[in-house]
Amino acid sequence: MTATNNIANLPQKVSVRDLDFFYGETHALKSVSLPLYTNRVTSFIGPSGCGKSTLLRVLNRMYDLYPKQRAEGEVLLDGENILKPDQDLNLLRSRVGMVFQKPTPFPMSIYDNIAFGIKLYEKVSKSELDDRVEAALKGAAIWTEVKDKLKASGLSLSGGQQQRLCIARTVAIHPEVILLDEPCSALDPISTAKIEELMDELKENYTLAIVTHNMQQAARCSDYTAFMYLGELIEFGVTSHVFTSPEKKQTQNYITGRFG
Ligand SMILES: Nc1ncnc2c1ncn2[C@@H]1O[C@H](COP(=O)(O)OP(=O)(O)OP(=O)(O)O)[C@@H](O)[C@H]1O
Repeated sequence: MTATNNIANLPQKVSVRDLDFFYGETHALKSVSLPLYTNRVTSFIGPSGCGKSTLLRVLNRMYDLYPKQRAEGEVLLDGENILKPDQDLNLLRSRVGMVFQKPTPFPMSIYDNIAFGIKLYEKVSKSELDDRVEAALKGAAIWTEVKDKLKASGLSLSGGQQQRLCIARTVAIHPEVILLDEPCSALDPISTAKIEELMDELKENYTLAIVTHNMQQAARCSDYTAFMYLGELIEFGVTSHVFTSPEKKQTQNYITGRFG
């Protein structure tokens, strides 16, 4: 792996070290090491099947639900290895939130979509809950659109609004890291622009990682970019540098559309 230029000496919220991942016999991640810098956006790019989503799923141990899947190596969150067998998974998932490709609101009211997660993790009074719901919806830049219809179903919103509702749901439980797996792939350009603006705001308070197939999106909204190929991390660096002067031929071929 090449670490492209100007890697700042920033604090690392997450440090992935020599990570291997297996789906049964399939070796999907091969000795991957990289940081997620605190309060920065890191994008993961690479051709289909290179392991981007797998890497994200390791960061909050989503794979734990499946007995044949296993990770080896270390993923340090604030210096502590979250792959250790006695890791509290509920606690981990409250610290590392995830937003999926397809908006997945719960079939309940807009208010309850947000309140549900908060109540799962904390005991709060009704007025505090109201405040938290409002703050989360504001944080995900959807408050003005939904404030007069909080009792309406989350499913009644447009796709772009649903995705921001899902981001609000994640933000509501005050995570530290937010993982976004192709969050805009089902959205129109206007909703996509809103999510990208939102990411820029969110990074003031959170550390973000985004998987995207959209090169312009990676270039626009991330500070660091990781290029993966066939389960390996090929190049990691400052986004502007990776896109203008990649160190590796494979990276250059990919970002110029010669493969993938
Ligand atoms: N549930 C699974 N069981 C077995 N193999 C899997 C499973 N999920 C993914 N894989 C394999 O792991 C590798 C990495 O897949 P992954 O979904 O992480 O790639 P990706 O880069 O996110 O792809 P895409 O861009 O198409 O979403 C691929 O070879 C894939 O076939």
